[in-house]
Amino acid sequence: MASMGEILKLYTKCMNFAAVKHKDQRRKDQDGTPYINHPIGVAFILTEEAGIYDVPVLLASILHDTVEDTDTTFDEIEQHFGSHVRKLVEEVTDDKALPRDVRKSKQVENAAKSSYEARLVKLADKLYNLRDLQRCLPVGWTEKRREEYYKWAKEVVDNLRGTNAILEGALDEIFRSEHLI
Ligand SMILES: Nc1nc2c(ncn2[C@@H]2O[C@H](COP(=O)(O)OP(=O)(O)O)[C@@H](OP(=O)(O)OP(=O)(O)O)[C@H]2O)c(=O)[nH]1
Ligand SMILES: [Mn+2]
Repeated sequence: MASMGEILKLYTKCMNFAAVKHKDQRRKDQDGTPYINHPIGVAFILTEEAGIYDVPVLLASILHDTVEDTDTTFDEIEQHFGSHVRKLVEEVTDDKALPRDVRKSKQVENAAKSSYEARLVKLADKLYNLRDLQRCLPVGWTEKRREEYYKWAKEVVDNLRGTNAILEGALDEIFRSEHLI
């Protein structure tokens, strides 16, 4: 069993790893918010709102966009955080080499096949991004694109249901406010 010190050490190493990897990346909002706010915010949704304290899930939530959006490799994730965390990050990583429409439909399909732990990360990721969309429209997005994102996100979430009532309840509140349910 890992001690509290060992867990805090690994968790802090993970936050530092993600911060370094995302250092030049910004969110798509007008203010150019640092990208790292997103993975940290996803982990914060899991602890603060969903009461999830599972260490591999929290590490995977912080790392969830490093391979997709930076030069990070799955081997590097495994080397620093072990094979379990690697597997979870693999489950939540889209292949950016694919065209967006293929990536988006694969995400709907893959949601249905994912593990319980990966589902938690996916639900919290969608919740963060949908709240962000309610806060402001990303630069260059039209209202129509925002609407399409909500509809697509609901298809993904519908394939993740039965995982966590708090996260699904918070997502449903957004879908209701967008008249999708
Ligand atoms: N709402 C919002 N999203 C932003 C912002 N800045 C960056 N993003 C990211 O943009 C992605 C959603 O935009 P899309 O156009 O649908 O996706 P794409 O960048 O992968 O093509 C999300 O990626 P993701 O986390 O990998 O999730 P996913 O939606 O791709 O599953 C989200 O984190 C922002 O200011 N607002
Ligand atoms: Mn994300």
